[in-house]
Amino acid sequence: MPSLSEAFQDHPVYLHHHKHPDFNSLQQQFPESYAWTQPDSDHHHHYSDNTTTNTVPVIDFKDPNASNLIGHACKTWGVFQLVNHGIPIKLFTDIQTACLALFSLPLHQKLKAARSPDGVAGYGRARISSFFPKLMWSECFTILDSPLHLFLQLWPQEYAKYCEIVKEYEAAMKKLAAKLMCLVLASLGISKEDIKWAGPRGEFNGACAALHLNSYPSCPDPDRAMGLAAHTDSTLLTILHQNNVSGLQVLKDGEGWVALPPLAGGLVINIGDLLHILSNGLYPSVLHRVRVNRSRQRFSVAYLYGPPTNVEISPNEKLVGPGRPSLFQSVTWNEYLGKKAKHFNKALSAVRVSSSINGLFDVNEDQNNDFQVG
Ligand SMILES: O=C(O)CCC(=O)C(=O)O
Ligand SMILES: [Fe+2]
Repeated sequence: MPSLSEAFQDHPVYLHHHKHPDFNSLQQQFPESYAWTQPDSDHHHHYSDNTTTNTVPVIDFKDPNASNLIGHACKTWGVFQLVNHGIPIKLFTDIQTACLALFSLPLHQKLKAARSPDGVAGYGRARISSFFPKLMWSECFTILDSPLHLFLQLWPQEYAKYCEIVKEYEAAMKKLAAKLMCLVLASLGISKEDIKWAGPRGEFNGACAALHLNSYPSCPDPDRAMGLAAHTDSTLLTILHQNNVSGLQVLKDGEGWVALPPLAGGLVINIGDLLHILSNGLYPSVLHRVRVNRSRQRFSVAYLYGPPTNVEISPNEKLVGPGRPSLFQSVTWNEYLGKKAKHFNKALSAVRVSSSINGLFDVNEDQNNDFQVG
């Protein structure tokens, strides 16, 4: 089975050849290459945050009814915030300390751990950058497998401490993700016995995952900038921790962009493309983006969780039957990463069963890859 790192490498995306920005030196002037709208354009209107009072559900993991609540949130939003999940706060402060230490390093130091042109792990711009003509106001550090060789470059003295934090964080996320999988599947009427790789106790041991450490520096012209452009995750699910600075938004049908403000000790859980497929389209993989602000740096840590890279993912047979055709072809994560690299936000449509396209609405179908700010 290819490792996740090899799977990504098999399906490269090519970044524009801009030299990596030093955001410290961009605090005084705002380059046009980062401007997603014209000054005072009409787009500003669409671009501003939605004033909706509808908010993303907050779910208590200890609630006896958690599986139903999760099911409802997944169906209507594709995203929810989780509290009372049992992860010690110290793990969040530690990983946020690591983010601060990493992104505060001088650029020349960070570049020692720069992503190689065909690689995924390390420091650089978000991988999705290649699909957009404008640059994003963010920096990203991707961790696959062990960060040891990269952290040795960043912190020749202190690498061990940061490796340990990442290891603990990943272990905690892996456990939580397995529990979430069981609840999410249960909400669909699927048991762990229905998923071959779940293992006898639903520990999902073969799961693959990546960690994104994201930094969104303060920005002199936040209304025209974009921290991270609209995308869905190619995962089963993603578990995100954000520091206490807002910026994350999700697209809600009929509502527009809805902010997901940080909740102390809370985690954002969102459905990814593979769970959308597995649920036969019942649970939307939510489109999300990140806005920036003038005065405060935002950090987030995204745990991108998926199946073994060679396991076929297809609509579960319990969700397919008379009057409910299977909407998607079977696809491995490895193959899906190839579709994503080629079609980006239309990748889900690319794996739809062709006879199901007519007359059925795909949540991502109207999201084109073009530059769009709305
Ligand atoms: O920074 C965030 O809140 C979102 C990050 C994200 O969407 C990602 O890493 O895929
Ligand atoms: Fe994401």
